[in-house]
Order: sequence, then structure tokens, then C-alpha cells
Amino acid sequence: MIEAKNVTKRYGGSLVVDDVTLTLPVGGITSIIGPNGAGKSTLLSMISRVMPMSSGVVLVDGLDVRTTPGDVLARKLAILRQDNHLTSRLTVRELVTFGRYPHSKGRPTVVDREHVERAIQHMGLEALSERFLDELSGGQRQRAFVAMVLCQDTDHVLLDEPLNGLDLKHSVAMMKQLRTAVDSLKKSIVMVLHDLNFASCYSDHLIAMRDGKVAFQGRPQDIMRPDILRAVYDLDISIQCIDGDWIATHYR
Ligand SMILES: Nc1ncnc2c1ncn2[C@@H]1O[C@H](COP(=O)(O)OP(=O)(O)OP(=O)(O)O)[C@@H](O)[C@H]1O
Repeated sequence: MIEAKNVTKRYGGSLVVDDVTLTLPVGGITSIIGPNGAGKSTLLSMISRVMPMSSGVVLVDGLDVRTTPGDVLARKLAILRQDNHLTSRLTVRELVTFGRYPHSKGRPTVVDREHVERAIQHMGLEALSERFLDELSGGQRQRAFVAMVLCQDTDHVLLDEPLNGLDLKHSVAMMKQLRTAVDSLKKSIVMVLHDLNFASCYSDHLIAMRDGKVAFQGRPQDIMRPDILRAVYDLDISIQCIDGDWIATHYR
């Protein structure tokens, strides 16, 4: 279980995450939605300790992220960040193998290699596995980074905009793959998504942020409502239930 208690991020005088207290559901997909600048990425980064909090506490399965050794936390929680900096020329397979580091400590076993091959397969990267990352398209590179994160095989997976740069086919494949990881491997996935309809169709729980706060949270059918979405996005959004999915129309 991931619990955030009174988590705050302040830059100078401005509060970008404002006293957020939140328990993330165990199992399933939770998507964080909301407008630009709402604090979604900042919250995710603080949960994973990538970014220090100004104040507050985050517990991952009872472990305080500020004081837990990095290698212990890395076996509990993996994160895909928006800004993946690459310092060296790596192939897809080398990058994905890097995801096993918290388990292998740089000496991959047969089991580690099996995880790597499975992740490469799941992300449809077989044909690209020996390519260097700087020889891939943006969407292909994004899939390689998600494969690395899944390969870490943690109970908790945090993904900041995993659909970034993916075409429709690969977006659907990615969401199905994440759904499978949740349903068959009992993972808990928390992701930031901008596409409301992907968030609605594939998530068990939605968290809507605005102005650094959690404005609303609940099941997709509780959040995919014109009044709630207007309050979150300042936009008129109509909602239709199609084959059991709550679909937003917001193009005009
Ligand atoms: N280093 C920084 N210094 C000052 N303000 C910052 C810094 N980094 C982020 N911010 C501000 O913090 C706020 C929250 O940013 P964050 O990236 O968490 O938003 P977000 O909801 O993920 O937005 P987006 O949908 O655009 O990715 C924004 O207003 C941003 O300008």
C-alpha cells in the first residue's frame, strides 16, 4: 500500500502540491488526471523519492521513502519518469536488463534474463532489441523504457505519461499490457494520463488533481461526469456510456 500524508511541495512562495493526503488503492490501475501544472508529476516524483518533499510523509508498504535504503525501495517500487536522461549509448536489451539491477546487482542470472526477454516481448520490441536507443523513434523508445520499468518486477509501478509518443495501436497495446500485469501478476499501477478516455476505459480508480490538490477521486463512472470534469478542466465535456465505458467528447 502507498500512503501519502500531508505531502507538500513548495517552490519559493508557490505551493505546487498542497498538503495531499491520499491512500492509493492496492491492486488495479489508478490514473491521475488533471490540467497542466496541477502537480501530477510532482506528486508521483515525491512518492518515488525522485524529488524531495517540502513536508509530509510517504509510506510504501509501511516503509518511509525518505529513510528506506535505495536498493530496498527499488525492489518495491519502479517509476517511469517523463524525463529519461541517457548518459550512454545503450541497446534496448541493455536498457531493459538495467531494470533488473535491484535484483541482479549487475550480474544477471537466468531468471533475470527470462524477465528481460518477457518484458521485451510484452512491449513488442523483439525486432528492435539490439538497436541503440538513439536509433529508435520516440514511441519505440518509450516502449523500451516501460519494458525496463516492468522488468524491475515490483509490486508498485508508477508511470508518468506512459502513452507519450505512442500511436493508437501501441497505446491500446500498452494499456492492455498494463491491464494484464495488474490482473495476472497482481501489480498496483499508478499512472499520470492526459487521455481521459484511456484513463476511463482501463482504470479502476481515477484521481483528479487541480491546483496542487486532489479535487476528486473515485471509480471512472463517478468521475467521468460533466460537472466534475468542468470543475477540473474548466471545459464543457459531454459524457456517453458506450458498451459500459464512460467516454468523454471534448473536441468542440
Ligand atoms: N523547478 C521548478 N521550479 C518552480 N516551479 C516548478 C518547478 N518544477 C515544476 N514547477 C511548477 O510546479 C507545478 C506542477 O508541475 P507538474 O509538472 O507537477 O504538473 P503536472 O500536473 O504534471 O503538469 P503537466 O500535465 O503539464 O505535465 C507547475 O506549475 C510547474 O510550473
